[in-house]
Amino acid sequence: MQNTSKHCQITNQSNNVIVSIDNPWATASISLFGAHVYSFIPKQDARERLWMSPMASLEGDTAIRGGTPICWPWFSNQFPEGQTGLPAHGYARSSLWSLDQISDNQNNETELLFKLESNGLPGFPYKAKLSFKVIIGQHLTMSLTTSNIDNKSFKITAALHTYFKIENLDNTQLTGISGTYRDKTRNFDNFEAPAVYVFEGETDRIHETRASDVTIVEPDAETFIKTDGHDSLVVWNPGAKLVTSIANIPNAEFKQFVCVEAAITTPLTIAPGNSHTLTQLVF
Ligand SMILES: O=P(O)(O)OC[C@H]1O[C@H](O)[C@H](O)[C@@H](O)[C@@H]1O
Repeated sequence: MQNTSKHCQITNQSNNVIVSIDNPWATASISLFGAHVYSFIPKQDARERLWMSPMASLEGDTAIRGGTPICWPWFSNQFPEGQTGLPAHGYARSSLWSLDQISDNQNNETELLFKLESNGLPGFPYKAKLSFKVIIGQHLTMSLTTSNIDNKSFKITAALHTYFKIENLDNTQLTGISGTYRDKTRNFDNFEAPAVYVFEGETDRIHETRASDVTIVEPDAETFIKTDGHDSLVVWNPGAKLVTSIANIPNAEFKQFVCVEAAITTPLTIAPGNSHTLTQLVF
């Protein structure tokens, strides 16, 4: 690993390694297990942007609940045709990645490059290289590049499944999402995105849109999200009932986060030698 950054600290934690950044723009924490960004606090307003479950494990034994899980090579349970019993959201969020490079750029932002290779996995029998570039600056920028290093084409779905920290879901709105969505809580039927996007109960929506700008609007704060390389934006909150069945989210916490995910939900074909990049930027 090449580390030329003046703003980075690396600590071992059980089967995991934690990378902490403190530069002129922001502080951030990233777990090597999952290449998982789980804290981003811009110094400009000292407000944490990412929600992290107080019950999340950083030991490198199980997927981290909160921050930005990387879903790959499939999103949710969109397993390759006819297959069952595969891990939800794929393998990337529960793999130990390697950290190839850390450096400070000319704007004093910190750039990190994480890598993972697949040489054939249950449900994904292909050779692929993943690189995940994270920039900690005024913005948090996360770019997941999938490269096909096999001699046949493969298909992926994927997501940067970010949990955003909010004060109270009851006082939170989204702007920037319109058109129809598929509702997982109602048989994947199509509905029109609400003109005033508020939250009432379990929300699990696939908005098939390439819209790039979404804002989480709260009474005293706005969080800006920009997305690229996606075909969908997924909006998820378990609501009061479903949260009771999720082991690593305290029941009372469901109003403290909303997931707005940069996603590929229509299988995307990547030909040998080609690559695709999915990006989410947060500030
Ligand atoms: O519990 P997880 O496997 O982390 O998934 C959490 C959620 O991820 C996505 O947002 C899906 O659309 C949801 O259906 C799922 O419940």
